[in-house]
Amino acid sequence: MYEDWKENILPLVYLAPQSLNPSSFSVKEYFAARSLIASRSFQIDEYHGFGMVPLADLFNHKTGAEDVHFTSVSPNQEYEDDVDSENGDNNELSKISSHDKRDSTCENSYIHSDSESDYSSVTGEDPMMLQMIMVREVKSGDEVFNTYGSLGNAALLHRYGFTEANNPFDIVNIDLELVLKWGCSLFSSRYCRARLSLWRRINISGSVSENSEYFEVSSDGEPELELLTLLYIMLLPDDTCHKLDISICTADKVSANIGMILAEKHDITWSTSSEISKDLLLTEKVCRALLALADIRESCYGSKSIDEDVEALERCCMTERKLYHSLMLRISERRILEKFRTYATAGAQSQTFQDANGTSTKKRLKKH
Ligand SMILES: C[S@@+](CC[C@H](N)C(=O)[O-])C[C@H]1O[C@@H](n2cnc3c(N)ncnc32)[C@H](O)[C@@H]1O
Repeated sequence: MYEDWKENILPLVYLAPQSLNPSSFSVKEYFAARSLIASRSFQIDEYHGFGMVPLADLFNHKTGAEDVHFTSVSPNQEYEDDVDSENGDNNELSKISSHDKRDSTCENSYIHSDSESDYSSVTGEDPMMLQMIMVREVKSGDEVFNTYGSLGNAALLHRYGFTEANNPFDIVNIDLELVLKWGCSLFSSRYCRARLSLWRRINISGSVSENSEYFEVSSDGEPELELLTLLYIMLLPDDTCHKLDISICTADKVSANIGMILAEKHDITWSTSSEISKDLLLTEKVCRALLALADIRESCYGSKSIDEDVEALERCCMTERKLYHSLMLRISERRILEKFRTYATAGAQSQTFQDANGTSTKKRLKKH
């Protein structure tokens, strides 16, 4: 952003120092203007990129309880496409293009309802239009809300500058770097790198990008499967790890390999249509690793306890917006970390119980 300012704004101020007051065009002013626009602009489509959409940016956000809903419609279309997506972000109006059931390659812009608009006149395709539909009764004088998507507090704060109490889409991220910090407290960094590389080659769900740098913990404290797999691999004995390494080199379906190791260990049947269940990965050692990770993640908040944060939030008045929302984010993340600890403790206790009773877990690999 600083580079953008230097490249695009600074030369303007040099060119016309008499008419442009430099203090109104400082980096600080530029950042403020950019965040105002970024929190109100919409991605229209690939052709037009981002743009302001008159009236569509009128509404404040409410999670899961919108009063007004945005829908895309073509004048010649009998059905309507929802602009939002289940896990998405309402700022992506381009979703209407990819949702177009007639032609998935169509990239009309309904914002330009004028048939002479640049793009549709070039392509000859129907312009699309945005409809804002009231989906709830709103009493006269009450605020009308839209939803910007299923966003956690960190995303809401980062993109729009506010948070919501009790946000069900809240998550906590655990950076890969923190996992490696934990790993290096027990093993050599060479060992950690080798295990990490093995984990990257397994890529259980197929959905984790090679460059994924963090893991999500959902609002109920449950970690992503990929984090459990990484910890499981980090903690595998050398001989099992070697076996896994060799089988990856030879197998067709890479994700089958850890499943086969789990199946062998737990005396259960593995088939190619099976899915790895989180329960199988929750060994006592993995659960202890989760608890250690919770401590490392918690230390990112400094020396103040969560109770002190809650007290500070109670004392904080709404005029101190930045303080209020940053405290809200800290508290909601720390509450998720508490649930994450409960999840790990329950997993460890269930393992201890099974070991004490000499029972096999007999947990099934899930069918697709
Ligand atoms: C698209 S605008 C919504 C209309 C807005 N009130 C405005 O100032 O233009 C988005 C901005 O409104 C504010 N906003 C939206 N929903 C909010 C909410 N639930 N709580 C607090 N601020 C909110 C945030 O500052 C956000 O960046």
